Amino acid sequence: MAEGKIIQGPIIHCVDPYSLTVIQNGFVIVDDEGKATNNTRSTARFQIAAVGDAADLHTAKKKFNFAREDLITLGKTQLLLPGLIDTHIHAPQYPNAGLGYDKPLLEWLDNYTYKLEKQYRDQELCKRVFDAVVRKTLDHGTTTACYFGSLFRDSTLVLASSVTRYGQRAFVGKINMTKLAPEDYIETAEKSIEDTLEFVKEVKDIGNPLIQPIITPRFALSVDMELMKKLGAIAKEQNLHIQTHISENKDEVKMVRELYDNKSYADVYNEANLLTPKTVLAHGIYLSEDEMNLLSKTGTSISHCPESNVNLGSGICDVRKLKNHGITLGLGTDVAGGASPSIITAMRSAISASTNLSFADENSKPLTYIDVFYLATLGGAKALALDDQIGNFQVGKSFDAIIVDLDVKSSVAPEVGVCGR
Ligand SMILES: Nc1nc2[nH]cnc2c(=O)[nH]1
Ligand SMILES: [Zn+2]
Repeated sequence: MAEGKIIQGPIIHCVDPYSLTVIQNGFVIVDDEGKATNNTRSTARFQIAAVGDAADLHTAKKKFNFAREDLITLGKTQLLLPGLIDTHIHAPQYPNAGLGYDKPLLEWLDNYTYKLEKQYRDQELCKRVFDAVVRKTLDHGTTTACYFGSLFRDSTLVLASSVTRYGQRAFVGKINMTKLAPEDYIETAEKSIEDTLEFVKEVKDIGNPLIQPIITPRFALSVDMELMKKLGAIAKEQNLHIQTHISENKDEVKMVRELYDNKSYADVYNEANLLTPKTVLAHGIYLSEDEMNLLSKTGTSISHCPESNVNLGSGICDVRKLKNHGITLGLGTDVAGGASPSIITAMRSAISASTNLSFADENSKPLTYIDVFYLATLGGAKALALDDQIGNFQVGKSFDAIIVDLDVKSSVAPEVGVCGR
């Protein structure tokens, strides 16, 4: 007979986009084997069997009749939230977090980023840094991350091992890059395809249902149309997710136009069949009306990375405008463009950036704490096309959750006892 667990206490999640559901004293029943609940949503263990108000717990429990069930009762200062989702983070850049913000994007890449990333031929460095990134993001409540690895296949495979070791859910991508970087940190187009195919196979062979390979052309300036088209075809054939950057910096946008017959950034990716419902693009600050409509039409998502946008002097992304065009959005730390590996910090930065926008434009309304909570949970899940599995406590999804304790000693927030809350 199946076994389960019950978590009882305050529950906060988004049942619907951009709105908050709070159950003051609630419960979640988790089916440990994922068998008793007989749903088709997910084949994973630890499925959500029931959610509700504690007053209805007795009735709900009887329905499942578990042979054994562990009861976890949250303390007075604890809250149950969905696991946080980082839709855009560069694992190899972690040692540079907080460094080198004196230069805009293209110079930052040349002066700091490529110099660091090319060191990941060293497998020892890979293991040390990737273990640290995964542990650190988990410590900050990121149960799902969408990672850029490095150019190197074996190095990026080490990242997949670290993710497996610590039990995070993740997309892991080997970067494709044939130009605009140092000679010893680019690859030929042939090698790029060969290594990508091999990498995809190797990640699948790990057999970890929490990890998926993701097609990762760095950005339109790092590759050419022919290679992008081949990558788009691989993604289509193997039904893979895609990640890259778009419209982050004005000089970058200008260079893309110059390089691709005056086409818009989004048109370039669209021509290569890279815009799909499984594609997440980081930034999207300078998108035109037509580009936003194209992203919406193709179901392409944007990862909003507010801290990075300030650190690299890129600009402020108008999240409401993207949302109003029907674009799905999640949040990204974009480490090391962003200094913090925390999605909670990204939530604060998103509010801060949108508030700054509203100072300059009285018609612009800042994002609310509900908006950013949504972006960090269900929005992120939708942006990564994982919302059939995670993002909230809907019955049938995987139980992917964090407990936030408001009275942790090392917290930056005042201790509950001190404030009498
Ligand atoms: N923020 C950021 N933007 C990019 N565009 C191309 N590569 C990068 C990168 O590593 N970080
Ligand atoms: Zn990035």
